[in-house]
Amino acid sequence: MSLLTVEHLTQQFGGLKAVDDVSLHVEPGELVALIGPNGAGKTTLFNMLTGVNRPTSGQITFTTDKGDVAIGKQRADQVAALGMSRTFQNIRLFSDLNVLDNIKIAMTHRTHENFFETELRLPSFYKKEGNIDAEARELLADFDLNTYARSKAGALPYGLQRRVEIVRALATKPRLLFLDEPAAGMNPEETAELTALIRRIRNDYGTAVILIEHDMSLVMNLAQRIYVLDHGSLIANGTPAEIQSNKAVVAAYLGGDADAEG
Ligand SMILES: Nc1ncnc2c1ncn2[C@@H]1O[C@H](COP(=O)(O)OP(=O)(O)OP(=O)(O)O)[C@@H](O)[C@H]1O
Repeated sequence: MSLLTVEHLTQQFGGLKAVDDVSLHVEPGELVALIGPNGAGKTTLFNMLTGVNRPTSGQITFTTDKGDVAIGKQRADQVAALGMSRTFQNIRLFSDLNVLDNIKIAMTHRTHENFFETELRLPSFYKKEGNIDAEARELLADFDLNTYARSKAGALPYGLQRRVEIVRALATKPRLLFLDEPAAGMNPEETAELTALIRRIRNDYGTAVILIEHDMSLVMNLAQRIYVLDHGSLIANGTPAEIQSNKAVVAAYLGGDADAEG
Protein backbone atom coordinates (compact mmCIF):
# COMPACT_ATOMS: atom_id res chain seq x y z
CA MET A 1 0.00 0.00 0.00
CA SER A 2 1.52 3.33 -1.07
CA LEU A 3 1.79 6.15 1.44
CA LEU A 4 0.77 8.73 -1.17
CA THR A 5 -1.12 7.98 -4.37
CA VAL A 6 -1.73 10.70 -6.94
CA GLU A 7 -4.04 10.00 -9.87
CA HIS A 8 -4.55 12.20 -12.95
CA LEU A 9 -3.88 15.43 -11.09
CA THR A 10 -4.36 18.66 -13.04
CA GLN A 11 -4.06 22.34 -12.07
CA GLN A 12 -5.28 24.85 -14.57
CA PHE A 13 -4.55 28.59 -14.27
CA GLY A 14 -6.73 30.25 -16.94
CA GLY A 15 -5.51 28.79 -20.22
CA LEU A 16 -2.37 27.25 -18.70
CA LYS A 17 -2.24 23.67 -17.44
CA ALA A 18 0.56 24.15 -14.90
CA VAL A 19 0.19 20.48 -13.88
CA ASP A 20 -1.31 18.20 -16.50
CA ASP A 21 -2.68 14.73 -15.69
CA VAL A 22 0.08 13.71 -13.28
CA SER A 23 -0.01 10.31 -11.55
CA LEU A 24 2.63 9.21 -9.05
CA HIS A 25 3.14 7.36 -5.79
CA VAL A 26 5.43 7.50 -2.76
CA GLU A 27 6.03 4.41 -0.65
CA PRO A 28 6.45 4.47 3.16
CA GLY A 29 10.00 5.57 4.05
CA GLU A 30 10.92 6.25 0.41
CA LEU A 31 13.14 9.13 -0.71
CA VAL A 32 11.78 10.55 -3.96
CA ALA A 33 12.91 13.56 -6.00
CA LEU A 34 10.79 15.71 -8.29
CA ILE A 35 12.87 17.50 -10.91
CA GLY A 36 12.28 19.50 -14.07
CA PRO A 37 13.22 22.78 -15.77
CA ASN A 38 12.05 26.15 -14.38
CA GLY A 39 8.29 26.57 -14.68
CA ALA A 40 7.70 22.81 -15.16
CA GLY A 41 4.99 22.80 -12.45
CA LYS A 42 6.89 21.31 -9.50
CA THR A 43 5.84 23.84 -6.85
CA THR A 44 2.28 23.87 -8.20
CA LEU A 45 2.19 20.08 -7.75
CA PHE A 46 3.56 20.40 -4.18
CA ASN A 47 0.93 23.06 -3.45
CA MET A 48 -1.86 20.68 -4.41
CA LEU A 49 -0.37 17.74 -2.51
CA THR A 50 -0.04 19.77 0.70
CA GLY A 51 -3.45 21.45 0.57
CA VAL A 52 -2.22 24.94 -0.40
CA ASN A 53 -4.04 24.82 -3.76
CA ARG A 54 -7.19 22.92 -4.71
CA PRO A 55 -6.64 20.67 -7.75
CA THR A 56 -8.68 21.41 -10.86
CA SER A 57 -9.17 17.65 -11.22
CA GLY A 58 -7.69 14.34 -10.08
CA GLN A 59 -7.28 12.44 -6.82
CA ILE A 60 -4.74 12.50 -4.01
CA THR A 61 -4.89 9.68 -1.43
CA PHE A 62 -2.78 9.68 1.72
CA THR A 63 -2.57 6.65 4.00
CA THR A 64 -2.83 7.54 7.69
CA ASP A 65 -3.06 5.45 10.88
CA LYS A 66 -6.82 5.68 10.55
CA GLY A 67 -7.00 4.60 6.93
CA ASP A 68 -6.94 6.34 3.56
CA VAL A 69 -7.81 10.03 3.34
CA ALA A 70 -8.60 11.96 0.16
CA ILE A 71 -6.57 15.20 0.08
CA GLY A 72 -7.94 18.25 -1.69
CA LYS A 73 -10.68 19.79 0.41
CA GLN A 74 -8.78 20.28 3.69
CA ARG A 75 -6.90 23.41 4.74
CA ALA A 76 -3.09 23.21 4.74
CA ASP A 77 -3.03 22.88 8.56
CA GLN A 78 -5.47 19.95 8.40
CA VAL A 79 -3.26 18.25 5.83
CA ALA A 80 -0.29 18.77 8.17
CA ALA A 81 -2.23 17.19 11.04
CA LEU A 82 -2.78 14.09 8.88
CA GLY A 83 1.00 13.53 8.78
CA MET A 84 2.39 15.66 5.96
CA SER A 85 4.87 18.41 6.67
CA ARG A 86 6.57 20.89 4.38
CA THR A 87 9.29 23.46 3.89
CA PHE A 88 9.05 26.27 1.35
CA GLN A 89 11.43 27.80 -1.23
CA ASN A 90 11.70 30.89 0.96
CA ILE A 91 12.52 30.08 4.57
CA ARG A 92 9.47 30.63 6.78
CA LEU A 93 10.86 30.55 10.30
CA PHE A 94 9.64 32.96 12.97
CA SER A 95 12.80 35.01 12.57
CA ASP A 96 12.37 37.05 15.80
CA LEU A 97 11.91 33.93 17.96
CA ASN A 98 14.73 31.71 19.11
CA VAL A 99 15.37 28.29 17.59
CA LEU A 100 13.87 26.37 20.53
CA ASP A 101 10.62 28.34 20.40
CA ASN A 102 10.35 27.78 16.65
CA ILE A 103 10.46 24.02 17.26
CA LYS A 104 8.09 24.21 20.24
CA ILE A 105 5.45 26.09 18.27
CA ALA A 106 5.39 23.29 15.69
CA MET A 107 5.03 20.71 18.47
CA THR A 108 2.27 22.63 20.24
CA HIS A 109 0.33 22.56 17.01
CA ARG A 110 0.69 18.79 16.92
CA THR A 111 -0.63 18.22 20.45
CA HIS A 112 -3.83 20.25 19.78
CA GLU A 113 -3.58 22.33 22.96
CA ASN A 114 -6.82 22.58 24.83
CA PHE A 115 -7.90 26.21 25.22
CA PHE A 116 -9.05 25.89 28.86
CA GLU A 117 -5.94 24.01 29.89
CA THR A 118 -3.78 26.75 28.39
CA GLU A 119 -5.77 29.77 29.57
CA LEU A 120 -6.34 28.50 33.12
CA ARG A 121 -2.80 27.14 33.38
CA LEU A 122 -4.12 23.79 34.66
CA PRO A 123 -1.52 21.25 35.92
CA SER A 124 -1.91 19.34 32.68
CA PHE A 125 -0.76 22.51 30.84
CA TYR A 126 2.54 22.57 32.75
CA LYS A 127 3.01 18.85 32.22
CA LYS A 128 2.51 19.20 28.48
CA GLU A 129 4.68 22.33 28.37
CA GLY A 130 7.47 20.43 30.17
CA ASN A 131 7.15 17.50 27.80
CA ILE A 132 7.24 19.75 24.76
CA ASP A 133 10.30 21.61 26.03
CA ALA A 134 12.16 18.34 26.68
CA GLU A 135 11.12 16.85 23.37
CA ALA A 136 12.14 19.98 21.45
CA ARG A 137 15.56 20.03 23.12
CA GLU A 138 16.03 16.36 22.34
CA LEU A 139 15.22 16.95 18.68
CA LEU A 140 17.66 19.88 18.51
CA ALA A 141 20.38 17.80 20.16
CA ASP A 142 19.73 14.95 17.75
CA PHE A 143 20.51 17.28 14.84
CA ASP A 144 23.45 19.08 16.53
CA LEU A 145 21.45 22.29 16.91
CA ASN A 146 21.33 22.46 20.72
CA THR A 147 24.03 25.13 20.89
CA TYR A 148 21.69 27.41 18.90
CA ALA A 149 18.57 26.79 21.05
CA ARG A 150 18.59 30.35 22.41
CA SER A 151 19.78 32.04 19.19
CA LYS A 152 17.38 34.23 17.28
CA ALA A 153 16.41 32.17 14.20
CA GLY A 154 16.68 35.13 11.82
CA ALA A 155 20.25 35.88 12.90
CA LEU A 156 21.63 32.43 11.99
CA PRO A 157 23.62 31.81 8.79
CA TYR A 158 21.47 30.72 5.84
CA GLY A 159 22.48 27.03 5.90
CA LEU A 160 21.63 26.76 9.60
CA GLN A 161 18.26 28.44 9.12
CA ARG A 162 17.42 25.83 6.47
CA ARG A 163 18.51 23.09 8.88
CA VAL A 164 16.27 24.50 11.63
CA GLU A 165 13.37 24.77 9.20
CA ILE A 166 13.71 21.12 8.19
CA VAL A 167 14.03 19.96 11.81
CA ARG A 168 10.98 22.06 12.67
CA ALA A 169 9.03 20.29 9.90
CA LEU A 170 10.08 17.02 11.52
CA ALA A 171 8.76 18.18 14.92
CA THR A 172 5.20 17.44 13.79
CA LYS A 173 6.22 13.77 13.36
CA PRO A 174 5.20 13.56 9.72
CA ARG A 175 5.01 10.34 7.74
CA LEU A 176 5.83 12.31 4.62
CA LEU A 177 8.08 15.37 4.43
CA PHE A 178 7.98 17.75 1.44
CA LEU A 179 11.14 19.79 0.84
CA ASP A 180 10.95 22.55 -1.79
CA GLU A 181 14.46 23.31 -3.10
CA PRO A 182 16.25 22.71 0.22
CA ALA A 183 19.72 23.28 -1.29
CA ALA A 184 18.87 26.59 -3.01
CA GLY A 185 21.43 29.25 -2.10
CA MET A 186 23.69 26.85 -0.21
CA ASN A 187 27.45 26.56 -0.60
CA PRO A 188 28.97 23.10 -1.31
CA GLU A 189 29.76 22.47 2.37
CA GLU A 190 26.20 23.35 3.44
CA THR A 191 24.84 21.13 0.63
CA ALA A 192 26.94 18.19 1.86
CA GLU A 193 25.58 18.70 5.40
CA LEU A 194 22.05 18.93 4.02
CA THR A 195 22.48 15.67 2.11
CA ALA A 196 23.52 13.91 5.34
CA LEU A 197 20.60 15.51 7.21
CA ILE A 198 17.99 14.30 4.72
CA ARG A 199 19.50 10.84 4.63
CA ARG A 200 19.31 10.69 8.45
CA ILE A 201 15.65 11.75 8.45
CA ARG A 202 14.86 8.82 6.20
CA ASN A 203 17.12 6.27 7.91
CA ASP A 204 16.66 7.17 11.60
CA TYR A 205 13.08 8.48 11.62
CA GLY A 206 11.65 6.33 8.81
CA THR A 207 10.04 9.43 7.32
CA ALA A 208 9.32 9.35 3.59
CA VAL A 209 10.72 12.41 1.80
CA ILE A 210 9.74 14.00 -1.50
CA LEU A 211 11.97 16.84 -2.58
CA ILE A 212 12.09 19.37 -5.38
CA GLU A 213 15.68 20.20 -6.23
CA HIS A 214 17.76 21.75 -9.00
CA ASP A 215 21.08 20.54 -7.54
CA MET A 216 21.53 17.37 -9.60
CA SER A 217 24.43 15.97 -7.60
CA LEU A 218 22.28 16.10 -4.45
CA VAL A 219 19.35 14.46 -6.27
CA MET A 220 21.46 11.70 -7.82
CA ASN A 221 23.18 11.05 -4.48
CA LEU A 222 20.04 10.89 -2.38
CA ALA A 223 16.96 9.86 -4.32
CA GLN A 224 15.85 6.27 -4.65
CA ARG A 225 13.44 7.26 -7.39
CA ILE A 226 13.03 10.40 -9.50
CA TYR A 227 10.00 11.88 -11.27
CA VAL A 228 10.64 14.38 -14.07
CA LEU A 229 8.13 17.08 -14.93
CA ASP A 230 8.25 19.18 -18.10
CA HIS A 231 5.60 21.71 -19.13
CA GLY A 232 3.25 20.29 -16.49
CA SER A 233 3.50 16.65 -17.62
CA LEU A 234 5.51 13.75 -16.24
CA ILE A 235 8.03 12.72 -18.87
CA ALA A 236 9.99 10.12 -16.86
CA ASN A 237 10.12 8.14 -13.63
CA GLY A 238 13.00 5.92 -12.58
CA THR A 239 16.17 5.36 -10.61
CA PRO A 240 18.94 8.00 -10.79
CA ALA A 241 20.82 5.82 -13.32
CA GLU A 242 17.72 5.44 -15.50
CA ILE A 243 16.95 9.15 -15.39
CA GLN A 244 20.52 10.16 -16.27
CA SER A 245 20.39 8.08 -19.44
CA ASN A 246 16.81 9.03 -20.41
CA LYS A 247 16.85 10.88 -23.76
CA ALA A 248 13.56 12.73 -23.12
CA VAL A 249 14.95 14.08 -19.83
CA VAL A 250 18.21 15.19 -21.40
CA ALA A 251 16.27 16.89 -24.22
CA ALA A 252 13.97 18.69 -21.73
CA TYR A 253 16.94 20.08 -19.84
CA LEU A 254 18.79 21.11 -22.99
CA GLY A 255 15.63 22.69 -24.41
CA GLY A 256 15.58 20.40 -27.44
CA ASP A 257 12.98 17.98 -28.81
CA ALA A 258 11.50 16.17 -25.81
CA ASP A 259 9.66 13.55 -27.87
CA ALA A 260 12.61 11.17 -27.93
CA GLU A 261 11.86 7.98 -26.01
CA GLY A 262 14.25 7.08 -23.21
N1 LIG B 1 -1.02 31.15 -9.03
C1 LIG B 1 -0.66 31.06 -10.32
N2 LIG B 1 -1.40 31.67 -11.28
C2 LIG B 1 -1.06 31.57 -12.59
N3 LIG B 1 -0.01 30.88 -13.06
C3 LIG B 1 0.77 30.26 -12.15
C4 LIG B 1 0.49 30.32 -10.74
N4 LIG B 1 1.43 29.60 -10.08
C5 LIG B 1 2.27 29.12 -11.02
N5 LIG B 1 1.88 29.52 -12.26
C6 LIG B 1 2.52 29.15 -13.53
O1 LIG B 1 2.52 27.73 -13.59
C7 LIG B 1 3.72 27.26 -14.19
C8 LIG B 1 4.42 26.30 -13.25
O2 LIG B 1 5.00 27.05 -12.16
P1 LIG B 1 5.72 26.37 -10.93
O3 LIG B 1 6.14 27.46 -10.02
O4 LIG B 1 4.88 25.29 -10.40
O5 LIG B 1 7.01 25.74 -11.63
P2 LIG B 1 8.30 25.11 -10.98
O6 LIG B 1 8.58 23.86 -11.73
O7 LIG B 1 8.12 25.00 -9.52
O8 LIG B 1 9.40 26.21 -11.34
P3 LIG B 1 10.77 26.63 -10.57
O9 LIG B 1 11.70 25.48 -10.72
O10 LIG B 1 11.21 27.83 -11.33
O11 LIG B 1 10.40 26.93 -9.12
C9 LIG B 1 4.54 28.49 -14.57
O12 LIG B 1 4.27 28.80 -15.93
C10 LIG B 1 3.98 29.55 -13.64
O13 LIG B 1 4.13 30.83 -14.21
